[in-house]
Amino acid sequence: MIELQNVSRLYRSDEIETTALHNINLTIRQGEFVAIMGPSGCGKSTLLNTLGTIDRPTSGAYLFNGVDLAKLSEAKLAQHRARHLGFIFQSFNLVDDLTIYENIELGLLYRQGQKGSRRQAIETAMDRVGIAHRARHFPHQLSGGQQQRAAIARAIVGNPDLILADEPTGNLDTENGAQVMDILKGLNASGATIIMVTHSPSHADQASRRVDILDGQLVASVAQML
Ligand SMILES: Nc1ncnc2c1ncn2[C@@H]1O[C@H](COP(=O)(O)OP(=O)(O)OP(=O)(O)O)[C@@H](O)[C@H]1O
Repeated sequence: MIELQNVSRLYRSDEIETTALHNINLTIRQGEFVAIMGPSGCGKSTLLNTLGTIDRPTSGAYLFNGVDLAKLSEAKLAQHRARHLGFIFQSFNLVDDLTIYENIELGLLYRQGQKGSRRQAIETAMDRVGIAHRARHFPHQLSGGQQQRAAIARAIVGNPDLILADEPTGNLDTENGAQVMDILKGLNASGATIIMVTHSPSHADQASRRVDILDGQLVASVAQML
């Protein structure tokens, strides 16, 4: 599904040049659940943003189902994201003055579809994460765990085949973190490929593969027995 070939990402400011990613080679097959680990500042978010086409490699190729995304225009990348990707963030990133239902609807913004089928998709996504009873609430009326589950519903409402999660359990207590992991494993079992950055060894252990990054370089990629 995904192939990164010698991907590097440099950040240049006036006098400083930072190599956030250095010659990353990584292949991810459809249906994998990959955990990315590494110390703060090693390049994990840059790697996830590159996989999400929010960031572009400075050099190297990013093949997605055989297409080199590094060569696509912004408009084509927006289409690619709408069709294939779902994003989950550490800080949920819900819009404060929209209801939970409306927040989840944002996940369908760039997708076609009749009103009835959109409502159906939103209700299915809410049921999947157990948040349907909070549809008319606003984010601040929900607990952190509920907010993250709503954010997951927004990420999956368009049925993405790749879910990118940046420390999805980072702001949650143990119980809510475990719930989020169970939802992610369920989504993976129904076919979604998942790539998750995490600082939690116990959450990384639940993935089918663990990738370690150090100073912008991929230092290990290990399949895990589940
Ligand atoms: N926009 C930017 N401009 C300049 N340097 C940047 C930028 N974004 C990231 N960097 C640098 O690139 C390196 C990798 O950053 P990145 O955010 O990917 O690390 P990370 O592993 O996700 O860290 P953390 O675990 O703390 O979130 C860091 O040295 C960071 O300072």
